[in-house]
Amino acid sequence: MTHEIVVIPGDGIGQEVTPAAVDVLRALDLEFEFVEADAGDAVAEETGEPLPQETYDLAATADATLFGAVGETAADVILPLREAVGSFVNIRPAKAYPGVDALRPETDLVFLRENTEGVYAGHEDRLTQDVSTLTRVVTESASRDLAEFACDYVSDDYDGFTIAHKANVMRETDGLFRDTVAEVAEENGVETDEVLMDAFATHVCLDPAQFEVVVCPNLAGDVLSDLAAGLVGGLGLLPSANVGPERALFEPVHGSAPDIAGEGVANPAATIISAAMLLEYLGYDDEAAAVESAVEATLEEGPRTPDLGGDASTEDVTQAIIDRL
Ligand SMILES: NC(=O)C1=CN([C@@H]2O[C@H](COP(=O)(O)OP(=O)(O)OC[C@H]3O[C@@H](n4cnc5c(N)ncnc54)[C@H](O)[C@@H]3O)[C@@H](O)[C@H]2O)C=CC1
Ligand SMILES: CC(C)CC(=O)C(=O)O
Repeated sequence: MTHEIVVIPGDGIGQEVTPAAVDVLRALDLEFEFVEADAGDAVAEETGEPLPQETYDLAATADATLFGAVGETAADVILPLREAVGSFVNIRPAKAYPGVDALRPETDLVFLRENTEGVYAGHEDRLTQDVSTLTRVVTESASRDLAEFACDYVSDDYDGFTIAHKANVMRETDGLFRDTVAEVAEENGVETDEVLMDAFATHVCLDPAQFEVVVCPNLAGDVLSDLAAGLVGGLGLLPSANVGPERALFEPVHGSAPDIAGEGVANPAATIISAAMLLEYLGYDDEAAAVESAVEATLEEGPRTPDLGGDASTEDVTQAIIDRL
């Protein structure tokens, strides 16, 4: 059966790391049909529209989508695309790799981030010259969907999960989130503990090994996973999967990195590991494991891009991964 994979490279280093991941997928010789689609700052400049309807429709109907990164139009592109695939959870693994200089080499955790609401679904208003406001949205149903996914996610390999929240201040919104997630876990016989997200930021820096799976609201998941990227060696290493009931979109956690775009030195690892998550999602478990271990071997033995202290190009690293497959 042929799978249609929509590929959206986007802007900046998205144009460099996305083709690298597609080259790795092509090297596996699976029955994939790649359909490239536009989105981002460059398209917006040309057409006035950062996310063409055609791109949205392709993502909404494809078996899976691989997304690179966009620039200033990120909120106008990636949020609707997550909605197009019906994604209610953003899975963000953050782990250190042998051979990579990491602040906390013992880090190996996974964020399960709520992916539809919080401040991302909020409405901002400028009420007066002095006052602006933001309405934050939390629903029992979205918290329940995330919690049910989390219970399923931990069922084989983990004892339970940690709920990170700030319900001591946001009593209604994060209170509803925390209570709903804890209730669903209890219904499913899954153990949980909880931590205030500000305290989590300290604990994860001092002792990341105490955390395995962390379930959190949308913005907290975004910020805390970037923090975890800092513990393991940088944003070039963090992949993610936006999963919905019927389809999914895979993307590195990083953005378009204008400071290095065009130099051909972006680390492709985050996007290639995202592609491995795509393979696993489509049921190609052996191929996913092969890609992951080729990435791991390359991170350990080189070549490495400058963000990891090396001097190799994106292309060199990608070719080394393909050679190891
Ligand atoms: N999902 C998306 O498309 C996202 C887009 N953005 C957009 O990206 C643009 C730049 O945002 P920043 O805050 O600078 O975040 P960024 O993630 O693009 O870059 C932060 C830092 O990490 C480095 N970095 C990121 N990915 C790397 C890689 N693969 N290899 C080596 N180094 C890497 C960059 O060089 C930079 O120093 C903004 O316009 C922002 O809106 C930001 C986050 C997510
Ligand atoms: C700019 C944002 C919409 C992208 C981002 O950082 C995220 O939510 O993952």
